[in-house]
Amino acid sequence: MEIIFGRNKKEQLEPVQAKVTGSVPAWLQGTLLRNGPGMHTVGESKYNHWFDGLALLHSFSIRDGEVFYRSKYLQSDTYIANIEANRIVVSEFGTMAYPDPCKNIFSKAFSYLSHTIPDFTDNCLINIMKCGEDFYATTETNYIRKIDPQTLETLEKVDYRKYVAVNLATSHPHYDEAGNVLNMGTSIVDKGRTKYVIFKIPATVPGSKKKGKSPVKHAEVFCSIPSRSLLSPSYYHSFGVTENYVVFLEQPFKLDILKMATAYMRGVSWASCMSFDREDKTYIHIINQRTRKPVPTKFYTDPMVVFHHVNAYEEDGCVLFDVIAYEDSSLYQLFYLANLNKDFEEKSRLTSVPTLRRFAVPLHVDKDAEVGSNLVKVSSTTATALKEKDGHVYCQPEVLYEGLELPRINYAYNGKPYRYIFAAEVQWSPVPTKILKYDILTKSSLKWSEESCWPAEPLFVPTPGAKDEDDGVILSAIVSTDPQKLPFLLILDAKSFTELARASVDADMHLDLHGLFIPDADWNAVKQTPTEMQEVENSDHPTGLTTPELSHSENDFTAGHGGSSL
Ligand SMILES: CC1=C(/C=C/C(C)=C/C=C/C(C)=C/C=O)C(C)(C)CCC1
Ligand SMILES: [Fe+2]
Repeated sequence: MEIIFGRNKKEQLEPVQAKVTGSVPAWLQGTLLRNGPGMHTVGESKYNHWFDGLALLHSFSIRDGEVFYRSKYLQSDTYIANIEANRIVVSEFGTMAYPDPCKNIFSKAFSYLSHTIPDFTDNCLINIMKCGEDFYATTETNYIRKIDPQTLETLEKVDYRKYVAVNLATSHPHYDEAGNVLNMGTSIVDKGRTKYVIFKIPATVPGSKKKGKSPVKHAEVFCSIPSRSLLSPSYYHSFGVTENYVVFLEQPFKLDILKMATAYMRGVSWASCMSFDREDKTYIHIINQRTRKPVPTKFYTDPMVVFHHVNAYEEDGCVLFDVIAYEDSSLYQLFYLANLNKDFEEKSRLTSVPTLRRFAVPLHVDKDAEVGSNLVKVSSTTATALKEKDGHVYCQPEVLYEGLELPRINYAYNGKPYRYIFAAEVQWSPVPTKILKYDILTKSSLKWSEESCWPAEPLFVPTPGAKDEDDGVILSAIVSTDPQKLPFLLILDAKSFTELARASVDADMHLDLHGLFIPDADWNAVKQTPTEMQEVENSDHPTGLTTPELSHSENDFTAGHGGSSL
């Protein structure tokens, strides 16, 4: 599988026109902007893990039925330092690297002194985040890189630590209807006070039209949750929000801070400082957005590993939340490039299939309820929450579907009751082979697949004026294991899951991770006068998401993993 995973991809700097077959809906005008690892070898040196690869941004610009593709390596400090040295000099998730080739123990110990609090990578390869008018490439460290979504140029490097005390932050922020960003990070430097920090980045700041007024500079701590263990905080990749709550899973997949502090000297990767404790529990924190405090009841469930939250909402006094869960952390193990080679099919078997689990957490625990009784009174789910002697509540999920990852929903339904999940189907191998539409109500599914095709995360874009939750299209960039077959952008009708069009691109496309769709109205909103903007708003997007004082660029785009009122 070298062709898909390990091989360095060539960037496509000049936009190339795709060959469109079928017909692209006339209303679909905008840019699909995505991110993922594209280069795993620099000079003679190779990264160990697929998540280490240098960020390759790519975009599909869709206008009047035509599609143009381009891609560009993120010009991060990491990328530049590696290319200049012609070898890997910055450490990534699965690869520890050294700026100078001198490996003797004294120089190692000396460098160690300045690396106790490690300066993490700015190789932002996971997702794209929108903050006000700005777009950022993101990873899970304290750095994000501003990018130009049209030209894919790399702009400023932003250090979250300047504004909020986090050393790590997720790549899956949430957005409210006004475009304000809600994200979570972990503060690990201060051992005595290891904590999870929820922070907010406003969509607009006073005088933001003036240069240099970046919304990130106005990031504020929303609340923080002390880590259960000061030296081993949980690792998490996303979190959930409902209209009034934040859902955070403190899972027994943990980072060992002491191991991290000595990793550089020991010559081991960050990944080796993470471990899954199958004897431990998964704690469910439900944070009230009004009081900014966690609901005091201790909710927990069995040990599990979750990367992606799908959605969450409130129903009949409960917070219901859906996640893709694993029995262990073997997913990260599988993405070592050594496992993604020729014998891939045999070697890369997941030890647990990613399953869609629905949890129900009762917001008010009746003091008089009997020990052992189920506190969930929601008829739509079989998930339970059992009251225990000590007042703790043990939650057991309803398993909805087995074998899916990279979930997306209609973003307008984030934090609200919803019905459809779009995802990549994955069974025992971590590689997606089908695109899936799962109907939570009927528990039925629709699928798209094609010989030798590997689909990327399927992104939902609503039809302007959409009435039904699934009125819209699914966009997925497809790469092929067949060298004769060009990669293409697939456009499916989200209702029927039939193919509307495909745009084949004669370029070296990579298998990516996450991204977003920027409707053309966004570009126009930046250029237009407020009156023109209002007209666009009225004509193009009567989704009920807009408020008169907000421009499109602040509230209407299709991002990942939801958002609600904060
Ligand atoms: C560099 C670095 C990290 C990078 C993590 C990455 C890059 C994770 C990617 C996860 C993905 C892509 C998951 C998909 O489901 C850590 C562990 C936060 C610790 C500190 C340094
Ligand atoms: Fe992710």
